[in-house]
Amino acid sequence: MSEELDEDISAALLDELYKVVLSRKGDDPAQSHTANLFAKGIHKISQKVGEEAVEVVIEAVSGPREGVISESADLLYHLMVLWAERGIKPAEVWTALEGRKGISGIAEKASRKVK
Ligand SMILES: N=c1c2ncn([C@@H]3O[C@H](COP(=O)(O)OP(=O)(O)OP(=O)(O)O)[C@@H](O)[C@H]3O)c2ncn1[C@@H]1O[C@H](COP(=O)(O)O)[C@@H](O)[C@H]1O
Repeated sequence: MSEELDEDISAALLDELYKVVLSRKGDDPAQSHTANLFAKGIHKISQKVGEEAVEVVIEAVSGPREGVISESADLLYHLMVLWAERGIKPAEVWTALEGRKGISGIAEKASRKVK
């Protein structure tokens, strides 16, 4: 698989996940983990992001490679919920990354795709 294709899939997948997360706002908390998080509010969502970040760190220093991957996926999902709760679009984060020294065309391309 080429690096180009990898980038396309990553951007599309994160965009899709964000859309699914947003679509859960106002849904029945009993039917959806995401809706349950929204119902609990920003403090609970932020707590979950913190917990998942710690779990990534724990796996990074003492767990298997697969653990780091799995906990990273949990962290990204919960971060998307946090962005959605605070009204932040992924494209705004890509733009912030794009503006940093040393980041070139890749972030710019991903940002254009998710707008
Ligand atoms: N990517 C995820 C995802 N990653 C992790 N999780 C859930 O996040 C939870 C994290 O585990 P925890 O033990 O920390 O959760 P918990 O016991 O509920 O947390 P506490 O209240 O005890 O703190 C698990 O229940 C996981 O199933 C996710 N839940 C949903 N998604 C995505 O969101 C979409 C919509 O999901 P629903 O909102 O459930 O329909 C799904 O199709 C997925 O794409």
